[in-house]
Amino acid sequence: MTAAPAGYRVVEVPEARKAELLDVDHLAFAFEPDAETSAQVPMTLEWDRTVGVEAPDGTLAAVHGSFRLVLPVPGGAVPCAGLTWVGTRPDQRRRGLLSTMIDTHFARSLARDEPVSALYAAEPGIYGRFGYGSAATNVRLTVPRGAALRPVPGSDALAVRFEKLDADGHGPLVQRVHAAAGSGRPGWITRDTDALRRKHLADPPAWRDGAEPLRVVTVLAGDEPRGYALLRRKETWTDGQPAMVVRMHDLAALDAAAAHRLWSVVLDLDLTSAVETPMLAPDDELLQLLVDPRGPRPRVADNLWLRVLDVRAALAARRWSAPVDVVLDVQDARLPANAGRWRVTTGEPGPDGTWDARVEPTHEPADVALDVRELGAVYLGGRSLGALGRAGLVTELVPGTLHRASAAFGWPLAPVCSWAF
Ligand SMILES: CC(=O)SCCNC(=O)CCNC(=O)[C@H](O)C(C)(C)COP(=O)(O)OP(=O)(O)OC[C@H]1O[C@@H](n2cnc3c(N)ncnc32)[C@H](O)[C@@H]1OP(=O)(O)O
Repeated sequence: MTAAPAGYRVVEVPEARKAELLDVDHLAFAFEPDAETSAQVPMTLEWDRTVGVEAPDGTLAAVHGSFRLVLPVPGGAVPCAGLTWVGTRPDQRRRGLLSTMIDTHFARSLARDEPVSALYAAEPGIYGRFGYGSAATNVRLTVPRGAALRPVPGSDALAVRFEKLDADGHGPLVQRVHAAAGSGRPGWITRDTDALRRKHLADPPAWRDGAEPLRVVTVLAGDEPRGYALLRRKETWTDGQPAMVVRMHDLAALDAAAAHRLWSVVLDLDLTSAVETPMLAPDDELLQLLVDPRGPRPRVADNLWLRVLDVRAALAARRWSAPVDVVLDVQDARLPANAGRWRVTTGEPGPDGTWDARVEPTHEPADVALDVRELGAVYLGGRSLGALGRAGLVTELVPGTLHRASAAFGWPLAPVCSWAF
């Protein structure tokens, strides 16, 4: 537990201190929204989950918030504290305020029965030291106009609408299709507050970088929406040639035919030369359908970071891809209740061919030793214990156990969260 530096104290930040909180946020993140943008973009923080550190003079020196999220995990879902808005004033850096806030965040999350915390890292070097593991990756592509896709039956029969986004009118469709499209995919967090939903569809001019307002492409079977894409184009002419790049903000499709139809339309818009995709799962349908997956120059980056706060509750909340009986020796310097040996034993397979597991503390000898950071990295099924073992980050104490444990932890769909929070 990191005590606050002498004279500093951890405080709840009520809405009455919103202006002070925004000051810290703007100084830390180097931006200052204009009045029009502030008026159009809702405040997403939940005030009973917003905490700061006061300097000795009573001003806010650092802040953070936590979203109440439901995190899809392999075969289930778990309450999750989404760490967000972390910022320390530039003149208060490197005196331990983030470390103090992390300990507060862990204690408050556990008190709310949230066995895991997730975040998007502003810089990837920050959170590993606190036991967050990089648990998912995403891919971005720049797809040339007209890139060929392998055919999908039924795609051509779907109708398409191309409209200006109307946040009130399209909001329910976007929310519904987004949630259903991610069914079964670990990490696919939905926006569950009105403020998060409205922010997703906010479109102040300052966010457009000279491009058009947001457009929405809807794919329909009859009257039923099967997919949508939010995008904008920026008028560009190079040597008299049209060369607009389509910037996709978000997309979701309910099945392969809808995904194929959406991409077919977006990859063939007049006056454009390429499409910049939003963050995609590394196994997204587009990557399976592209005839030339190399031309779009895939760029891979870390997506969700995950911290297991309560080993037993977190491991019991997910399902397993193979039967396993393994003793994990977990190190956790920050949350000692997690440290020690945990036996994970699967029971009978369910009708979907996956297993649940009993998770018990044990004094039996361990098969695999790992830090809680690596446990977070493999928790969503997107990284392999075996690969972490090869990198020297996980230790196999009994030969053969890492292979079996890797198979059990793995999952057929790669984890991803489609939006940064
Ligand atoms: C989930 C999110 O919200 S991500 C957003 C994170 N926020 C930002 O990037 C905004 C700009 N940066 C900041 O506000 C601050 O520099 C913060 C929040 C990243 C760090 O705050 P500080 O109060 O300076 O952190 P603190 O002093 O507690 O440092 C703790 C440790 O993290 C390390 N650390 C802090 N920031 C970074 C960084 N950006 N990269 C690598 N290491 C870092 C420190 O060196 C220190 O290491 P040590 O324990 O080995 O001594």
